[in-house]
This record gives sequence, structure tokens and C-alpha cells, in this order.
Amino acid sequence: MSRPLSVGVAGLGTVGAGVLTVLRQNAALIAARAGRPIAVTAVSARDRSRDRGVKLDGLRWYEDAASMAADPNVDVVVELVGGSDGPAKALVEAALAAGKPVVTANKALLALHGAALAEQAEKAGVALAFEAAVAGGIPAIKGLREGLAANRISRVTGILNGTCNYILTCMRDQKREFGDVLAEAQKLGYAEADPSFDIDGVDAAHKLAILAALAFGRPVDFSAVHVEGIRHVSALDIRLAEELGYRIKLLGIASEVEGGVSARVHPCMVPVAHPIAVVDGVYNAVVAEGDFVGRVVLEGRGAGAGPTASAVVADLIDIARGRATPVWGAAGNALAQTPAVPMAQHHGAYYLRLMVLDRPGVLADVTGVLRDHGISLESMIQRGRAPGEAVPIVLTTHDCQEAAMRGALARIAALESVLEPPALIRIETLTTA
Ligand SMILES: NC(=O)C1=CN([C@@H]2O[C@H](COP(=O)(O)OP(=O)(O)OC[C@H]3O[C@@H](n4cnc5c(N)ncnc54)[C@H](O)[C@@H]3O)[C@@H](O)[C@H]2O)C=CC1
Ligand SMILES: N[C@@H](CC=O)C(=O)O
Ligand code: NA
Repeated sequence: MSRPLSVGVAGLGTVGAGVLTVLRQNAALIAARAGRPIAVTAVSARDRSRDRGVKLDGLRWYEDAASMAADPNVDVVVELVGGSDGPAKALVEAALAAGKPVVTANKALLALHGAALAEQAEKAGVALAFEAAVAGGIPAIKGLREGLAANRISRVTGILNGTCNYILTCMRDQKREFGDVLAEAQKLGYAEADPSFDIDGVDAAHKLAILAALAFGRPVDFSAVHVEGIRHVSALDIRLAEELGYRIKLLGIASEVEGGVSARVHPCMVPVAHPIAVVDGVYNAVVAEGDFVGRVVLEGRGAGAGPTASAVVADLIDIARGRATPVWGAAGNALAQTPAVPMAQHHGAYYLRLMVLDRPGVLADVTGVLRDHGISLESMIQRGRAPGEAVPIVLTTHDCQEAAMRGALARIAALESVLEPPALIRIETLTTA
């Protein structure tokens, strides 16, 4: 067997400690699959004395991660520090400049600087691998880039944030409050260092930007992704969705649309019969639609130490084997040069829930505004009667344009009898394109 692949790991948090554990526990099978042993020989983290549940004896310790990249006895650098700039970016650039392959789980870094870093890696002739960056343990990057390389992809849909999916599932099944569940997701190691990245949809948008680049052969462009999170999804809307035959999921959807490509992250109502509706807890799903393969659904754990480390180690095995692929996949995609279509041009159906004063004429006011904006109603529910008090009204619409819905919503929110900011959730039927 050839000499071991010597790995330097920066960041020994949830994922870093997980990588050490996987490499140790499965050392024999990993060596057999990689053609040689893979061993961590150097690490960099902030606090040497912290107990991480993994032994660090015999490993070279670096306070400064970039100096670890310069260590001549480190063959591959694994970046698990996090953050789109600062030490993570400096480390990856230093490693690539030193001609060393890099494995990272850092979707923020890739979504913002992935094009430049890939250029640097390709010039240096080394790998920049990031299977762990999207949907944790699910082989989504490989699946899309290599497994579906024969297809013209028209849409990629995903549950891409384990923290949000965990929160929405617990709110639905256990009737728990948002805040309690978030704290639990943090304890379980699912959340980002700044959990607002999770709940405001930013993390899912980083991942969607990566998937869109791979699916459509476009430069990775985080700024083209429309982003909304789950902060405003209420227990009431989750319950009403169930009554209407839907589940609420935070989805990322990148698709070919009239005039180009659209990429959006926001809460969606999806039919309970769709495979994505039953993906619960920390599980993620990536659904790709290709012209020859049809619909492919990949599902698995999207966050946490074990699943994420599994993906990091898979990349290390590829590097040990010398398996190489262009960082962003093959060129030649028809959608590569098409415009990014803004959210205002989105076409779809909507769920609108209002808290209104129960008095005659309210419904007529609301439906009048929708009529003025050319929006046609599919259904309307008002539960119970409480004259003079607040009651929920739920409206669902036929397909209309986002810009029209936004215009109508502003006017509806301003009606005197509408007592709270309206809740608007897009309905996605997710039929195969
Ligand atoms: N936790 C998860 O489930 C997943 C995390 N990721 C990504 O993996 C990366 C790591 O995430 P976690 O392990 O969850 O974060 P974490 O916060 O648990 O660990 C990060 C570690 O980096 C260390 N660190 C900070 N600055 C450093 C520096 N200058 N040099 C060396 N070490 C430094 C911190 O002390 C901490 O131990 C992030 O990019 C995250 O987005 C990706 C997929 C899943
Ligand atoms: N915070 C992320 C971690 C994995 O990428 C998530 O919750 O999905
Ligand atoms: Na993955």
C-alpha cells in the first residue's frame, strides 16, 4: 500500500471532531477504499485545552491555520472553521497557493468566493472538494455533478437546512415553540455559529447557489438568490396547511423559467403526497429533474457531526485515489449564459392568512383588492364567528405574478379591519417539469 495521505484539519468543532472520529473508527475500510491510509497529522483550533471528546495526542498543533497549510508534512488541508471571509478564506487560499488540495464544508465561503477559489485550484492543478457543504451526508454534489452529467437539468429543489427542517417538524408534531426547538438544534450541533443564517434562509441560499451553479453550469452567484427564512411561520399556519393538505417546508428551488433561471429560498406549502413533504427532522432532500433520468430524489441527514464528516472523508478518499473532477462540473450547459430572473417575475399560487375584525364587508374589501390586481381565488376559509373580534381568514389563489401579489398584499395589510401583518406562503405543486 502507498504512503499514508497526511491531513491537516483546521477547526475542531462539531464537524472537525467528527472527521477525526470517522477516520479513526473506520480506518481500515477507508484505507482499503482510498488505496492507502488517511491520517490526520496536524490540527489547528483556537483553544488547545478544550475537551472535544477526541484525542489529539501526537498531532502537530497550530495556533495559526495558514501556517498549518505551509507544513511540508501536510498533503491535504481540511477547512472546518466556517465563515465566508477571515481565517477560513485565508487558509483555503494559502493551501491552494502551496499547491495542496483542499476539502471544505464551508458553503458560505463557496457561495461567495467559489468561482475565484475554483480558478485558483484549477490553475494549481489541485482539488477543491466540498461534498459536505451541501446537504451534509447526502452525496448531492457528486450526484448532480457526476451522477447526472448526461442530463440537461431543468430544476433542483431541496430541503437544504437541517435546523429549519428540524424546527418546522417539531413545531408541527410536538406543538413546540420556535425558540425552544432552535436551542435544541444548536445543542445537537445542527445550527450555524450564527443561527440567524439558518432561520433567515441564508444558509439554504448559500447551498442553493452552489447547486444552481452545478446544475446549470453558471458561475456561483449568491446575490441572484431570493432569500426568506422561517421566522414568520406560525404554529397556526402549520396547522392550517395540514387542513389544506400541505406541509410547510423551507425549500430552495433553482429552475429554468421563462426568460432564464430563477433561484429562490422561502417557506413553501407542498402537497403531503410529494416525497419532499415527508422529509422531516434534520433530514434534507435534494430533488433533481433531468431530461433523460426524470426525477431523482436524494435524502439523508443534512447536518450534525457524523453525516457531515462522512461527506468530508468521502472527498479525502477521492483525493487519496487521485480522482479529479472540474470543481464546478463540466461546461457546455445551455442555461449557462441566460439571465437570472428576479422574484418579482415569479409565477405561482399563494396561501394568504389574515387576522381580521369579524364584521360585515371585510371579505369584500379583501377580495376587491385581489380583483384589482388580477388575482383569482382558488379557495377561501373562515373558521368560527366572533363578532367584533379577530378571526383568521385563509385564502388560496390560482397562479399569479409575484409583483401583483406584492402590490395586493401592501393594500390588504393597510386595510383598517386587517389587524396583523398578513402571512403569505407560496404553494408549490412540484409537478415534474
Ligand atoms: N454543523 C453542521 O452540521 C455542519 C456544518 N457545516 C460547516 O462546517 C464548518 C464547521 O462547522 P461546525 O463544526 O458546525 O462549527 P463549530 O463552530 O462547531 O466549529 C468551528 C471550529 O473552528 C474553530 N475556529 C474558529 N476560528 C478558528 C481559526 N482562526 N483557526 C482555527 N480554528 C478556528 C472554532 O473554535 C470551532 O471549534 C462551517 O463552515 C459550517 O457551515 C457544514 C455542514 C454541516
Ligand atoms: N446549519 C446547517 C448545517 C449544515 O449545513 C443546517 O442546519 O443545515
Ligand atoms: Na453533501
